[in-house]
Amino acid sequence: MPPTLGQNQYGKAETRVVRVTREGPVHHVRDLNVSVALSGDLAAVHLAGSNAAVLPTDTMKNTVYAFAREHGIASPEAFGERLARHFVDTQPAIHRARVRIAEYAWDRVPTPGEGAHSFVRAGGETRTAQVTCDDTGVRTLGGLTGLTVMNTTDSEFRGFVRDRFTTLPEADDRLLATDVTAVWRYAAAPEDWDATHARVRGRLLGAFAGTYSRSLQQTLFAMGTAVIENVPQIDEIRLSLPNKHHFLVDLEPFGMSNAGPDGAVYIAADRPYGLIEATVLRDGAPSLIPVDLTAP
Ligand SMILES: O=c1[nH]c(=O)c2[nH]c(=O)[nH]c2[nH]1
Repeated sequence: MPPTLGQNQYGKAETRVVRVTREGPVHHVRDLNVSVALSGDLAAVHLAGSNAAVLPTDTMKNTVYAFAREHGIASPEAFGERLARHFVDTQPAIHRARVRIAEYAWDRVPTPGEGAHSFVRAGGETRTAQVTCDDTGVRTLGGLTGLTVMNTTDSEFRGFVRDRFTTLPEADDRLLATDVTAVWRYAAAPEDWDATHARVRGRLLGAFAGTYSRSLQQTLFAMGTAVIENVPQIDEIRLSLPNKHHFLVDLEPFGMSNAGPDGAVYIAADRPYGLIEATVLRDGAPSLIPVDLTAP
């Protein structure tokens, strides 16, 4: 007897969708990882090579993005219900749709002024320290990694070099997100290490949120400068900032626009990513932080 087909399902896993909703200067963010699995009358695709009942997984991904634009993401539960019902209601061969959603939570970074478009990811951050003692003395590095931040406006990237391989369009208003890794060198021990760490972190966040960005490089320098100028015990800071690219989804093929004052839907890409790294030094201070300390 030939083998028989047992339980089977198929779908698109881990569609990363970021929905930004704009209410004037106040922006709201929902950031989901959506996995769809469909099952039903799908024997023919496995046994006879017939795709007649197969909705492409690519379409499932597109549906996630289109629904995020059309209906918004009020909650993961409501969004998941809408999607699951859609696949069962519109596909005669599909009798069961399972939608799994992981939501990444973002807290607001308070900023002066009426704009509210800066966010920091809750959790995932690690504080780091490295102390070296030799016959020249003690050298202490403070740091942090995994501080994930995002601005949903006030970021552009234009006027860059174009050669025959350049396809990147100029961006007037893009989403800027990064996972901050920072290492800083204490020239003098502060009275309170914890308070100083908190101060550095606050300055990094404040500069990220408060800088109108023409590039992540420029934002990096603003962040480093804010630390050097406001924390006298620190002479040097090295920052490693992956550019966590968020691409506007092309919804034109579905007759939908993905631009407008009300917000947009983005693909959160994980790799490859730009990696912007630099050291910012107090004037005249030596550069002593090893370059590879922040490298992946
Ligand atoms: O802020 C940026 N800096 C770059 O150097 C760069 N390169 C790129 O493709 N996008 C960006 N964004």
